Amino acid sequence: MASLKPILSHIDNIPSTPGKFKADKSSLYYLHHRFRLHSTVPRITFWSLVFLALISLFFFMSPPSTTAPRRGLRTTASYGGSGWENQVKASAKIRSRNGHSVLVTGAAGFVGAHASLALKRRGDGVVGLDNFNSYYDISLKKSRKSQLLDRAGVFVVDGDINDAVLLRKLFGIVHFTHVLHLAAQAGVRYAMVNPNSYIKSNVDGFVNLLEVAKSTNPQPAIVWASSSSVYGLNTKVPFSEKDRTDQPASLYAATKKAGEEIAHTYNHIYGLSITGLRFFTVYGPWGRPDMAYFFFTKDILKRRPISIFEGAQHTTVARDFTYIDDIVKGCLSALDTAKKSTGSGGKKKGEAQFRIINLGNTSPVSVNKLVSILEKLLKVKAKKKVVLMPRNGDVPFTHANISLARKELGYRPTTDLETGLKKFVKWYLDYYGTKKKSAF
Ligand SMILES: O=C(O)[C@H]1O[C@H](OP(=O)(O)OP(=O)(O)OC[C@H]2O[C@@H](n3ccc(=O)[nH]c3=O)[C@H](O)[C@@H]2O)[C@H](O)[C@@H](O)[C@@H]1O
Repeated sequence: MASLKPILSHIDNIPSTPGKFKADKSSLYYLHHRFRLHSTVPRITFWSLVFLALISLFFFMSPPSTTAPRRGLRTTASYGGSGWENQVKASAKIRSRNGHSVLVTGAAGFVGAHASLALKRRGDGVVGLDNFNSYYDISLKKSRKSQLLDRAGVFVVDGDINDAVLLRKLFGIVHFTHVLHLAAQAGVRYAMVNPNSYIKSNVDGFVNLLEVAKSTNPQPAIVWASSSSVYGLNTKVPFSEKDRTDQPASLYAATKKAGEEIAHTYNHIYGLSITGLRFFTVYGPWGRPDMAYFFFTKDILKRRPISIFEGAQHTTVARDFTYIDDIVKGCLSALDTAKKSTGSGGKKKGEAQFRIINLGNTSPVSVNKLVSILEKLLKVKAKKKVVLMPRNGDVPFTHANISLARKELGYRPTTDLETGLKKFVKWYLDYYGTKKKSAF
C-alpha cells in the first residue's frame, strides 16, 4: 500500500498565512482554500474523495499478478436473470434444418471466435463461454467479441469452465446438442512460467465440463481441442493417431494428453460421444499474440530482433502450420459427424463414439521459411538471431498424417503457408495499423 505520507507531507510545508503563498493551483492546499473547505462536513467529504482517488490510482497502477491470468474485467462471474436467460436462448436458437445447438467454450479465443462465427452463419444455434483472462491482450478478445461475434448474434457468456453452477445453469436453459470445447490454457513455453494455469484449465476445467455434460439429459456430443504437441519427441513422421504419445515434451502437451485419457473414461463410463482434434500450429487473422508468426510480425515491423530456434547440429525447426479456415472446416465436420451420446442423467445406455483425429496441413515448413515469407509480405528485413532451441517444451518438428481426418471428416486443407500468412498480415496491418498500441 503506497504510503500517503509523501503526498500529505506536502500540505504541512505550506505557510500558514495563505496570502503570502502563491498556491500552485493544482495543489491540494489551493483546492482546500479555494473551495472553502474550512467547515467540517465538506472537509471530510474532500479528504475522503482524495483518499478514494489515491486508492483507485494504486490499483490501476499496480502490476498485473504473475501468478495466473486474471479474469476479464469482472472479478466474480455475474450472470442470471430473465434478460440474460433470454439472450442465451435467442443465441442458441437453431435456424437451419438439422442444425445443431452448440456451446462453444473459449468463444472469444482465436479458433473459438472463427468456429462460432462459421456455425452461426450456417444457421446453427451458438452460445459462447469465455473467461476473458489476461494470458494475452484482453482487448483482442474483446474485439473478436465486438467485431465478429456480437455482430453475428452470438451471445458470449463471461464465465469460466471451472464454474459448475454456471455450466449447469446454461444446460438448464438450453438443450445443447453439441459442445465445442476450445477453452484451454494454450502455449507450449508458458507452462514453465505458470504450470498451475494448465492444470486449472486443461484438467480441472475439462473434468468439470465433462461432469456437467454426463449428467444432462439428453447428453451433448463433445468435440474438443487436443494438440499436435502430444506427439512430443516422436521421430517417426508424419505423425499418425496410432503412434505412441507417452513422451510429451511440455506440461502443456502432458495436460492435453491427460485430456485424451480423461475423455476416454467419460466415454467408457457415461456414454459421452467425444472427439478429440489434434490441432497443428493454427495461424491466421485474429490469431494469438503469443505465437511466433504473430510476434515475429510485430517485432519485424518494429525493427526488433527475433530469435529463430534451431535444433542440435544446426538442424532446422519446422511446423505443420495449419490455416484457421481449414481448422474450422475440420471442427464443423467433426460436429456434423459426431454420433449422439448414449447416456442420460449420468447413466450409460450403450457404447458411444470415441475419436482422436489429426487436423494439420501435411506440409511442414521451417521457421526460417516462415520468416522469409513474412519479410516479403511486410517488405522489411528481419533482424534474425539464430539460437539453439531452449529446453522449454518445444519440439523440433511436427508433421500431420491426415488420412483419418480425410476418411472420417472429409477433411482437405487447401491453404498453403504463404497464402495464409498473406491474409494474416493484411488483417494485422489493418487491425493494429501504425497508430494503435502494440499487440503484446
Ligand atoms: O501444434 C500445436 O498443437 C501447438 O501449436 C502452437 O505451438 P508451437 O507449434 O510451438 O507454435 P509457436 O509457439 O508459434 O512456435 C512456432 C515455431 O517457432 C519456433 N519459435 C518460437 C518462438 C521463438 O522465439 N522462436 C522460434 O523459432 C518454435 O520452436 C516453433 O517451431 C501453439 O502455441 C500451441 O498452443 C498449439 O497447441
